[in-house]
Amino acid sequence: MTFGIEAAGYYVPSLYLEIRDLAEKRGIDPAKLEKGLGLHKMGFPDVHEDAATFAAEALLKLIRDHNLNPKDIARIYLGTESALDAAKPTASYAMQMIEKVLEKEFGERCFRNCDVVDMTFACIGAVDALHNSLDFVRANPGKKAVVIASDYAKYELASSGEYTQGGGAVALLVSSKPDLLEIENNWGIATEGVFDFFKPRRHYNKEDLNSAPEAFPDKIEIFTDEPVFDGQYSNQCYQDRIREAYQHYKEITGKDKPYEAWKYLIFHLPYAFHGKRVFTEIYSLENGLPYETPDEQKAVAKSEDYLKFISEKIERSQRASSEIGNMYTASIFMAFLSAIQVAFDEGEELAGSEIGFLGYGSGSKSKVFAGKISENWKTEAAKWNLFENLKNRTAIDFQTYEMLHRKKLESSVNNDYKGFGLTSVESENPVLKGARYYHYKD
Ligand SMILES: CC(=O)CC(=O)SCCNC(=O)CCNC(=O)[C@H](O)C(C)(C)COP(=O)(O)OP(=O)(O)OC[C@H]1O[C@@H](n2cnc3c(N)ncnc32)[C@H](O)[C@@H]1OP(=O)(O)O
Repeated sequence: MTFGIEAAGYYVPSLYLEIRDLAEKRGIDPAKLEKGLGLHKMGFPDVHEDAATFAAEALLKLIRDHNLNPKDIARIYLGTESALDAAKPTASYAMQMIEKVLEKEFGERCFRNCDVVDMTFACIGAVDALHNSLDFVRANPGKKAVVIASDYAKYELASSGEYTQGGGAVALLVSSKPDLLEIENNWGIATEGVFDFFKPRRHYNKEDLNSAPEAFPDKIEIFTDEPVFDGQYSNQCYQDRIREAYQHYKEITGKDKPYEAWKYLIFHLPYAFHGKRVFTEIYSLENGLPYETPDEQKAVAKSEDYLKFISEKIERSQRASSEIGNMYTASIFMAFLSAIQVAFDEGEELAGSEIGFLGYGSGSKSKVFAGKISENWKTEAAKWNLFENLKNRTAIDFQTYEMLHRKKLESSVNNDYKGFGLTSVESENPVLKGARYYHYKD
């Protein structure tokens, strides 16, 4: 019996900012962002959008595109690091939204017996949800699970993370009928507790608030969704973890140079060119190339062999990221959809091809695993229209972007939007304070 991904749906926010506009306003050479990091557009949520609406959109698309009966979904595990609440999972918000929309067809509370939860480990939380859900379907081969990766990657204005912002969601149907990707059960894993990128909770009692500036004299804000991070150190942690997890994968599979058998290498992409920039170390180790000094590292990155390797095995997976930006937990899955969509659009045959995945989550952990593209993959890819849909977003100017970022816009940019939207956050009723209310517009 085989297990893996049966189907996939996705959602990207309806707005975007041209990266050139950001570069100009921040005094950054646009060539650095475009040619150095591979950034072109930055996906940005409208006023009514958040990680819960992204998740609900991706799940509804998955259900509609595949005529799924929601009662056949035994669990929904959602990976996110943009949770809207510290107790009530974002998955339960998405589930509530979908139940309302499907009420006419499937009756009240169609997810009544569904196991719903969030999983958090920075950007690798959805890989964890996938790993866990694969174990679940292996133990219960007749059941189906859904994994959703949903995030809004927001950084402080004018920080080095600002130009990597993005967001969106990918939903995967996991089952014993892997029409898209059959996943093998070998997981190379590496973990180390570090502070490369994190979102410390900043909750104060009322009395403490008065003394907060003294106790925390620096820039610590209350209720922020922006991370504390050290960019170059996070790059190093990423590189170290994927090297260790790849080594572990080799040990448990006994495979020599596994990357050579992979048609595509799919990375967690905090920005489009990250995977190809950091893989030089593993590539050098595997091929006995010197990699000690910065000159040696540059020589590998610029070598003809490595450039050919990138264009054959990595480039296709970068294309969606260049148009969207970081999607945190969803980035690795969007990179996968990107590579498959390009192959589909260009008429390539992928059935039977092996794909390698290198996930990373700050804090930190990496998982390396592999899968095989299924015979039916084209039927799946034909439903996505990924690059067409990316063309249908609305461009915003820099001023609107800053207003949205600072949460100063009163109403949505796309006020006549269709789909899920946040309508209000409870502020009056003391036993519901902070509850978020959503609706669906046909
Ligand atoms: C957050 C997560 O999602 C989890 C993770 O993956 S952690 C690892 C990633 N970390 C992050 O994303 C944290 C937030 N981001 C950041 O802090 C920063 O954006 C970053 C650290 C990722 C990048 O830092 P940076 O200082 O902007 O870029 P830098 O590392 O110097 O690279 C710039 C590249 O542009 C190139 N470049 C610069 N100017 C250029 C120009 N005019 N023309 C062409 N290329 C240019 C540089 O040569 C360099 O490329 P190479 O090293 O490949 O040659």
